[in-house]
Amino acid sequence: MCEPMLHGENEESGLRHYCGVFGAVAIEPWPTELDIPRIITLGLVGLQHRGQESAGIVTTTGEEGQFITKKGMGLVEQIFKNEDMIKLKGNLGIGHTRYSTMGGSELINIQPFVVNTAHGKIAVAHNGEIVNAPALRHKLLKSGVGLSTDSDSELITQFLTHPPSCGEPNGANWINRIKSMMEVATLSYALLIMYKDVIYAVRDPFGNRPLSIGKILPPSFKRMDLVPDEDIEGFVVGSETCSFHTIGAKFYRDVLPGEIVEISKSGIKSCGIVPRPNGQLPAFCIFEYVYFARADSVFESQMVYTARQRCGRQLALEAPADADIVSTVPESATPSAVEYAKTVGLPYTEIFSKNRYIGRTFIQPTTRLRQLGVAKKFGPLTDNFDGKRIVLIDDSIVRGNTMQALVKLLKKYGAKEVHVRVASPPIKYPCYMGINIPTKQELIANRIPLEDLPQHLCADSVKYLSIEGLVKAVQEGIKDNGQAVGHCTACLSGDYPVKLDW
Ligand SMILES: O=P(O)(O)OC[C@H]1O[C@H](OP(=O)(O)OP(=O)(O)O)[C@H](O)[C@@H]1O
Ligand SMILES: NC(=O)CC[C@H](N)C(=O)O
Ligand code: SF4
Ligand SMILES: [Mg+2]
Repeated sequence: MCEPMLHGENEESGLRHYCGVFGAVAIEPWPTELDIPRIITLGLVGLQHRGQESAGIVTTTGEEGQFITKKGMGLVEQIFKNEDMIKLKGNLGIGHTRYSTMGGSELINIQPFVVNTAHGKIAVAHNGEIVNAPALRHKLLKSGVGLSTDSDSELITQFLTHPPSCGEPNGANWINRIKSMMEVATLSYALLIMYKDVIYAVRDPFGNRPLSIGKILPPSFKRMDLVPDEDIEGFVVGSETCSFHTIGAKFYRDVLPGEIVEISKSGIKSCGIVPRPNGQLPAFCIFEYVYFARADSVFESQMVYTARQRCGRQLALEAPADADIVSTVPESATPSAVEYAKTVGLPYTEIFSKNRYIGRTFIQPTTRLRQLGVAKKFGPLTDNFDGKRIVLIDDSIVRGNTMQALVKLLKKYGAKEVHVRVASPPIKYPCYMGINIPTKQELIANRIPLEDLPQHLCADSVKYLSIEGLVKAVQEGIKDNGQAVGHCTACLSGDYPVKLDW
């Protein structure tokens, strides 16, 4: 007998809370004919999966002091209307779509943050979480700077208004200001900083959060790689390259860990790299590959879809199962499931139809509906699995709500056996770098011993990918270009990129 749902009241699933940043700059001549506000809006729509609480856009013509801002709660499409597109007209701009990690989900914390400095306005968009924010906040307040929110992103913004300790004999030196900020805050951020006519794109020295640059091409181009440089219409920079497709931009390169890149109407210029303390390895969030990112995004020269396929292959090698079919928990587990099936030589068969429109808003109206739990997001394709032994692949198990509900559903509708295989290791530790992982007690890996998990999930067996297997599967596809490679696995291993002494 499998156990009753322990978390029937809590229908949340998965890991939550990461943000998307997106910026665009038109190349000369200015005023541009490019529709910068629409490009940024579409870019943010492409990043909507990274944050759905609120969004904001700040644009400028590039003249001193002229920043135009529009912010709102909700989805990108609900916030930015036609009339905003007219108001936001400009030559460059940055945008943000938010899941809050520090500072509540309310109007005052919506990004980009805009502040006046002694040299004019800056606008800042941030994905990540400043791990030593409490200490930095204390330092800043003690120095007499007032803060109007609890947001760590406002904190960074205020740090940038300070001249660096080496002084500024020739006026504001933004590169030195950014470097000074990076030295006191080493984790975690992908940042876009807009000042006058440039955008600085910055990744923390560990490269924990992703950030890539693309080129805007003429709509008539036939093959991306054949567009000559002189035909490029502008540049974009964003959290994921999937946001480039929507606007006809081509991926150019990643911002490197610790790098500051200046993007202006005349091109892209690297302004240096802030090194990691003690020569440590980078710590790019491995969960971007496992679950967060869209499958069509490219990180570290490889497509997320392909990395997920390799996780599926590795899982098949580590944890094969005796069964009739292999299937997926849609949607992010699908590449792993397809490859698992291929590797073990079993047919890949779809067994669920997922209703993407059941969001949190519709959840919990009555006890009866609540008891249906996560399962009401999925419809069983019964003809495909009746009487069969199924290997069911998911990319991750967090609270176990999804898996328990789905295995029960499959058994109810005639599955003979269900063998659960997970294409990432058990999640056991909190994340301090911008991902809201449930409390230790909520994580199923801390609540139920592995040997009791099949019974708890109603399954016939349960196996996870190993940490070594995941790291191998992800790193195998990264081309050697002389750059150091390293990934954060802290929520799986407890091994944090920086010592937790704050
Ligand atoms: O153990 P739980 O807490 O239930 O969470 C785990 C599930 O949550 C995520 O899926 P999600 O439904 O968020 O979306 P997806 O379509 O991207 O897979 C993840 O892919 C797992 O399926
Ligand atoms: N998820 C994120 O990256 C959030 C960024 C920032 N910490 C905020 O709460 O606004
Ligand atoms: S702890 Fe986990 S979720 Fe957080 S950055 Fe590291 S790998 Fe990503
Ligand atoms: Mg899922």
